[in-house]
Amino acid sequence: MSKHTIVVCDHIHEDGLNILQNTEDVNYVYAADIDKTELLNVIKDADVAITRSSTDVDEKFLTAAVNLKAIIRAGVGYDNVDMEGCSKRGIIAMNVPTANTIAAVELTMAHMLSCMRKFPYAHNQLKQDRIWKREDWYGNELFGKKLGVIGFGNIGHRVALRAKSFEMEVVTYDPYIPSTKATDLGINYTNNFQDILDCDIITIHTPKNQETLDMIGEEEIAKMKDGVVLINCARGGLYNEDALYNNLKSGKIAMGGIDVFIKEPAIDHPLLDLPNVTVTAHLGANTKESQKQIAIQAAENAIESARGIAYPNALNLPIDESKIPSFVKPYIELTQKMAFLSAQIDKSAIRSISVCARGEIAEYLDSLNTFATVGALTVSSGDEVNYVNAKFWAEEKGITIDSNVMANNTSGYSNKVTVKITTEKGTTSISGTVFDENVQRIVEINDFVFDIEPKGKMIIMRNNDIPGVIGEVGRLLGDNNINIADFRLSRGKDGALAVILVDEKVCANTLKELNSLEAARSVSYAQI
Ligand SMILES: NC(=O)c1ccc[n+]([C@@H]2O[C@H](COP(=O)([O-])OP(=O)(O)OC[C@H]3O[C@@H](n4cnc5c(N)ncnc54)[C@H](O)[C@@H]3O)[C@@H](O)[C@H]2O)c1
Ligand SMILES: O=C(O)[C@H](O)COP(=O)(O)O
Repeated sequence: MSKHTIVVCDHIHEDGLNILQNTEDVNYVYAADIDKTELLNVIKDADVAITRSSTDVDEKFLTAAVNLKAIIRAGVGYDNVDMEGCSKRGIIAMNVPTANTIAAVELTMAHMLSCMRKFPYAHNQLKQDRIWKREDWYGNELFGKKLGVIGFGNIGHRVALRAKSFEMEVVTYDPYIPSTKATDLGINYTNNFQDILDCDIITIHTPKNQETLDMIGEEEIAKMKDGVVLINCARGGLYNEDALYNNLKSGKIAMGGIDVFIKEPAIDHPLLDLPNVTVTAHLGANTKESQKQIAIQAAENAIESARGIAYPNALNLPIDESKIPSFVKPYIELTQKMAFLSAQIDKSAIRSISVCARGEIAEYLDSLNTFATVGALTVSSGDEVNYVNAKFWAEEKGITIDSNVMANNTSGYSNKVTVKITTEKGTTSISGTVFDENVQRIVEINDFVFDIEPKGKMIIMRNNDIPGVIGEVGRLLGDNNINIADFRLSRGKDGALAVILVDEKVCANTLKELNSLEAARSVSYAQI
């Protein structure tokens, strides 16, 4: 039995490790305790890798991971995964998006309470210094304070709900949700960022990306109340770290509750020297409950993706399969086959791939286009091309890709897809449709009408429409021990096109002989 190698790059709960260890077709490698430079050596054998925030999936990692097909980020944030790098290589990246939500929510509440009551400092005074000085520790209450929640997703909305149970007034800013998602829960919604800056406490729960990096900097802090409290249990850098440090030092920000840093581990970070910061070492997801769930899901998803069965929570697929209705799937398959066939007819460097569709199917042109690109590129690049990297490969090869809705339809088919591929040798256009839900048919090749199942070995011969062609072709193939399974001929104004289905692969010499027949204009062999 061939085994799939799954490399675990960071610490995950033992329940996940046990699943990997007890799966017969998995060769499981535990690499969480090795140096990240040594990991580059281990990762070269991985079919699938499981990582957390301690492993950067960057250019170095991806260059080393020559066999990698999928990567599971055992957590939510994937800002340390080079998504474009994965896509270019056809690696499917997935995360485990909800298993640590509660853990992160509760740590946020802990930081909030900790900041208000200066909990760690009061704790240290008694425990470490053995001083009983109650007058040093007059804190503040959450009750009645205004909380601003930036990002109202899985974590943000639950933080807001918990804050409400502390009888806080809560307002959220998240331009990517309908306002009713908040207002239905009794949370105020704003699209004016100043409403957030006016709050007593601000907490952020967005992903880290170009838009959210440094979302709160000197300018925003200057607009806040004196004595504001800032919480960050999402990602280092969402609050500009220099601005955060300067304003905590000056007292403009009364307290900061910080779980995450731009550079981790953050053992020498200047924020650690300040007396008004409560810190944790990126522990947002660190509850036993959450880690157990994440590890189990990560292990199961790793196995499924290694087997090529499913890619749960995939982040870089150009197509969301769950949104594709079942009637579209055979068209997608057919489009890939037609492109594969087209690219074999005028086999040479591809210049352009164009998809044109009519009927309801035209709504799915983007998906059809992706699969046409896969089909066309597979001729020269084999299995290395998949629907994750096809677009990048085409770009790299300078291939133009376009798609459009068919303006008029004289064919009578309610749904029809045409794939046109131009190579250095010429242009081939193939059209197809689907009958009875899943009966795929090629109905045109270069304007010649056909009814062919897109399957098997075939000779495509463009010829002059003169007597005796079928006989001559039959004799020649017979002489070469090639059995004809079916012979389809379509006649047009300028000659004819024959599609000859054969049982055996046709070699270059036989094609040459066919090409030298008097009636032959061009002959190619293809296989679907
Ligand atoms: N400290 C930890 O250990 C820990 C644990 C879990 C998650 N996280 C971090 O928390 C982040 C949020 O997690 P989640 O599960 O709530 O994710 P989520 O995707 O459910 O929610 C993110 C929300 O942010 C919103 N958003 C995006 N851009 C925004 C912008 N410019 N302004 C305002 N809102 C914006 C989105 O619309 C979404 O509603 C993750 O991306 C991750 O980085 C940290
Ligand atoms: O994005 C996340 O899920 C959290 O930051 C947790 O990261 P971790 O898996 O490294 O704890």
